[in-house]
Amino acid sequence: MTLRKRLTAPDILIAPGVYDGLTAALATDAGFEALYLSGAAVAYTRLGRPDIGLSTASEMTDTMALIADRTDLPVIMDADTGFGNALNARRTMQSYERAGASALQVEDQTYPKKCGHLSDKSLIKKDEMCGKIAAMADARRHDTLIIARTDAIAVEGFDAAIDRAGSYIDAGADVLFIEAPRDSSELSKIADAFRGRVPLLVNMVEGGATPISSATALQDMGFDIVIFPGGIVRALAKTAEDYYASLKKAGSNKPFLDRMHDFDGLNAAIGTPEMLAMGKKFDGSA
Ligand SMILES: C[C@](O)(C(=O)O)[C@H](CC(=O)O)C(=O)O
Repeated sequence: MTLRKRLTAPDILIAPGVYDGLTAALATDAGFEALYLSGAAVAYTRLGRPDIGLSTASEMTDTMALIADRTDLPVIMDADTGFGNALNARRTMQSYERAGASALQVEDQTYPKKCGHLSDKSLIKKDEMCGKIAAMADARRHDTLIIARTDAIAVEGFDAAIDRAGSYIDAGADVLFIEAPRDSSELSKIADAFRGRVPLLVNMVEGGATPISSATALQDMGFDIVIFPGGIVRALAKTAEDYYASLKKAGSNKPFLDRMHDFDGLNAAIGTPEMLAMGKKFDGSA
């Protein structure tokens, strides 16, 4: 089922953040219907750096291609600002589509951008953003959704964010993402302003500007997609810190064994038996 079709269903689509083949495989096996390839998660894991526009479009497309080899689920892909002007955004649509994305999220921050939950963001003009959206729509060759994100709440205020979002629909956005609403009243106002016009995406960042709500509560408010972009990295980073500290202290992996997969456990999680069986099927030995 295409992502566009799935968004006509009444229940909210939950898209967990992924950033490589392993996280894509594990999220797929957990039963999700779509994945979110988070630019923040790629910056955190591949660069060990913040989400401030350091990672490149090529790093993102490389990552997308690896993920597409590992899962058949539709992937919503973070295109940041489109990596430049409208022509760059156009090219980003072409390369992300080729890599296997089902939706591109593009935002109206200046370049380089920042995580939506950091302070001191700045925006491009509304018309420039509309041009980027139109350029991306012009470049697409498949039914790839354009998710227009505005970071205006923290910069120009709530009303300006609603105004920008309306213009982004007129420019051709398929889905709206109003970043970092600050309370449940702002969440409800967003849903009320756009319900029935285009699907709405909401972002749950642990410790970010938006209060954490359950997917069901967000669905009841009127949201259609919820992403949990960086949660997996926060979970793994905490585990990794604990693991390294334990290994350093004990000089042994024994104290941590009950908190990790053993050899067979990891192989089961990544499908080693199935891959080896497949190899036998094709190596002429069967
Ligand atoms: C959605 C987001 O753009 C991302 O890169 O995943 C980030 C998430 C994060 O920084 O945790 C965002 O700007 O909200």
